[in-house]
Amino acid sequence: MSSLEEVRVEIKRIDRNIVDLIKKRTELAEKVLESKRKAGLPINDEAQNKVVLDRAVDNAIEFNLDTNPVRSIFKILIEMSIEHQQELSGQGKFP
Ligand SMILES: C=C(O[C@@H]1C=C(C(=O)O)C=C[C@H]1O)C(=O)O
Repeated sequence: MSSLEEVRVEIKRIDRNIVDLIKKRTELAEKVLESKRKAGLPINDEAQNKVVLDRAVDNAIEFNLDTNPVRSIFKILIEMSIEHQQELSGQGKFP
């Protein structure tokens, strides 16, 4: 195998792990939703969104990565979590 192919195999493995982690993160939203239901809290929590985004930026700095794309990725992850919670609670976008 050429070194290009080897690196692509490693990228493929990491990409699968990323999707696995996204799935796990999204599933945790189900537990969060249950707690929110009991406490009568809204699905979208702006204060917590800020905590998550600030933490993502801090982690990006620690790992010497460009903060803007990392922040954008986490905004998408938060949107996915909110949409998943809305679907579970019958407030999904689609009937
Ligand atoms: C998962 C939660 O629900 C929403 C999604 C969040 C996230 O994906 O990190 C953060 C806050 C909420 O808007 C939560 O409240 O913790």
